[in-house]
Amino acid sequence: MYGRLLQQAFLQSRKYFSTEISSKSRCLPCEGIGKTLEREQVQQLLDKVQGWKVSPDNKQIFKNLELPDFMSAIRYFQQIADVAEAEGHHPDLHLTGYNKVRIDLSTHALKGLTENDFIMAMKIDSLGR
Ligand SMILES: C[C@H](O)[C@H](O)[C@H]1CNC2=NC(N)=NC(=O)C2=N1
Repeated sequence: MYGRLLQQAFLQSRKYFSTEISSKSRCLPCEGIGKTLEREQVQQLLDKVQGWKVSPDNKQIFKNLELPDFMSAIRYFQQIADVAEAEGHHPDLHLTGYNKVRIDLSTHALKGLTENDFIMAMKIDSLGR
């Protein structure tokens, strides 16, 4: 009786505390994810990535970086593109002022944030810079 209740509570908590993901996790097909992350979940996951911020509407996360020069930024975009293609989950990439980069992540299929966005953020963080 109590074992079953505890198991149910654990399964429920796993649904709400998506803190198990890491840079080694794989993105799921976006269409199958179902629902976007709540503000509290986003705040928890922001602690696991470096330098990312959430938009006021809780629909995307973004990171700003300054690279040494234009070609460094282009090479960085290529690295990100390779990861995005491998994961089937793609950021918006902005390059302005020859070396200023902004990376935006959101799950387009659900018009909001999912764990895929944080998995990608962790993978991008692990590229360095
Ligand atoms: C069919 C294809 O896998 C889907 O359109 C993928 C492509 N890349 C994607 N990238 C992002 N950020 N969100 C999506 O919903 C998404 N969907």
